[in-house]
Amino acid sequence: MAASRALLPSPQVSPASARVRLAAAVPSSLTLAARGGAGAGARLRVRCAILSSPAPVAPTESRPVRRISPSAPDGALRPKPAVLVAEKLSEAGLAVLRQFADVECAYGMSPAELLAKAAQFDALIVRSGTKVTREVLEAGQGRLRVVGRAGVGIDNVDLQAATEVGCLVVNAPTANTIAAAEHGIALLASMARNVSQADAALKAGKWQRNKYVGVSLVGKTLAVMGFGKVGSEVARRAKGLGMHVIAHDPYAPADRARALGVELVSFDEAIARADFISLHMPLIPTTSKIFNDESFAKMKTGVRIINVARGGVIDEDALVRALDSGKVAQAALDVFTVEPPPKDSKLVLHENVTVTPHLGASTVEAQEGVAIEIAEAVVGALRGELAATAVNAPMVPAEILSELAPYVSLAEKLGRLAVQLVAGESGIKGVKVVYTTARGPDDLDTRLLRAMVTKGLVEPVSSTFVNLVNADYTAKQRRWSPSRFASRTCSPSSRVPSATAGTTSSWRAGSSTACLTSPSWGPTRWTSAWRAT
Ligand SMILES: NC(=O)C1=CN([C@@H]2O[C@H](COP(=O)(O)OP(=O)(O)OC[C@H]3O[C@@H](n4cnc5c(N)ncnc54)[C@H](O)[C@@H]3O)[C@@H](O)[C@H]2O)C=CC1
Ligand SMILES: O=C(O)C(=O)COP(=O)(O)O
Repeated sequence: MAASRALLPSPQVSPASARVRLAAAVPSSLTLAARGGAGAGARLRVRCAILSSPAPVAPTESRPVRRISPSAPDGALRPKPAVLVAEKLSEAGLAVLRQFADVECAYGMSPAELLAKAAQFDALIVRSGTKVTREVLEAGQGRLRVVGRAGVGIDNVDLQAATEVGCLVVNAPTANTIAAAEHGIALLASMARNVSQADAALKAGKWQRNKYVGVSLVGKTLAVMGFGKVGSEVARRAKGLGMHVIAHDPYAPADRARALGVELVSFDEAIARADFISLHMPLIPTTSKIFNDESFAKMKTGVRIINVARGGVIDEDALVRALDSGKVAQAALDVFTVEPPPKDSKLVLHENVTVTPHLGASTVEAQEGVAIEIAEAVVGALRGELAATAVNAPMVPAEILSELAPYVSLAEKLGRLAVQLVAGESGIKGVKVVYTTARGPDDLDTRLLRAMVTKGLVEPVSSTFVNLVNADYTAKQRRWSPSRFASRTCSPSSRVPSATAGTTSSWRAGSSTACLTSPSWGPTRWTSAWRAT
């Protein structure tokens, strides 16, 4: 829809061509009117009052123009976007991509090869085996607009760098949940019954029935660490095996746990009570090596650990020590700190450890689902739509989006106008946007409009490409404190909302006022002010 097209990493527009062409002698007041699309009947007026003499603004740099939309409004033919698929993706997903883009599958590239290709593609699709580093993202800047992670974990993508360069990161968070949960259960059961060790021994000609006596699952306590999508499915299946399931997750809703008959407990309680511990949290700074000497010491002697999350949540040296001492009786690992792990890894070679080569998501069904999920997300993002699985951009509910749609381009224009009124970006010392609506504070998401104001302010006078992904970052870089972006609500019955901003003497140099009226919001007004030196 129109609103989203303007927000996401969309085809780049040259600052010069997009610049609001105002004469040096700007009228002291200007009114624009528009009729909203989605908000049928919505009326919109912009009044711009100039409080000081503006200097004309010239763009400082120009950026390459690349239009990629095959359905450009002028009907002109555009080259198709180019998508680089760096790891094996199911045919079903490739077919979705090929309908919209030129697709190159280059599996098994070296980091240097990926770096060399980054600037030749509009989108890059990876799984867990490709590191999308800052170097790659910066090399792709100006062209690479979307990174698609065909799976859940995005720890192999430098999200901060992606955000800084305005590259959207999307993932496929749901299609492999069941596969990962089933693999967790497979590892749990095969570890408890020594399946892989006994299999290897028998194939080596050894019939060792006494050596491979296992332990039962029924009645045992399983601690699920990370009660998200995979963790909940593991819990559900473990209950079916007659296990008592407890879970630790600082952010999990208690009602979800209650519904599954799972007790939510603290980290220390979970690891102290468990006979089996199954890991399902993301690898983030707070979970890195969270299973270490100290935490192993708090566990029951003889505990068994399953990891289908990320190798990095375990201090692997500490795990080897815990296995050697017998504190941990067995471990079953699908993931490793370094993948593939070194051939002489003590952990992999340990006789009490069962390993698989990161197979959690590797079922035919999951791979097909993931491929379609990521292909649709990437195509949508390339079309400029808001991605439901965006990792580094706000996800805006459809209802809010349709209400805001008519005002999105106004917000950008307001920014473009204002930057001219205050002598270009160097004249801006702060930005204040006050947005007033009858919606309640929790029901008011102004990030879209905020992003578009920032886009309008920055793009005409710099080479920076601004979109929903990097708008807040861009504002912070320019020391426009986010606290200056304020939003307020007014009573639904109020015909003339009272909130205004930028009228004090310190905010005197330039100001613009937009009055918005939306049928569902009642009168809505937002005021922006830009302070000049
Ligand atoms: N081995 C494989 O092939 C696969 C691995 N995974 C991995 O499994 C993990 C979980 O995936 P999903 O369940 O889909 O993600 P999710 O986001 O639905 O669940 C993760 C849960 O971890 C919780 N969490 C965050 N910090 C925590 C902490 N300090 N302690 C405990 N819990 C914490 C979150 O609140 C969330 O509920 C991810 O790391 C993902 O990459 C997922 C699919 C396949
Ligand atoms: O989805 C995840 O987080 C996974 O770990 C799956 O990884 P993969 O896509 O199989 O490399």
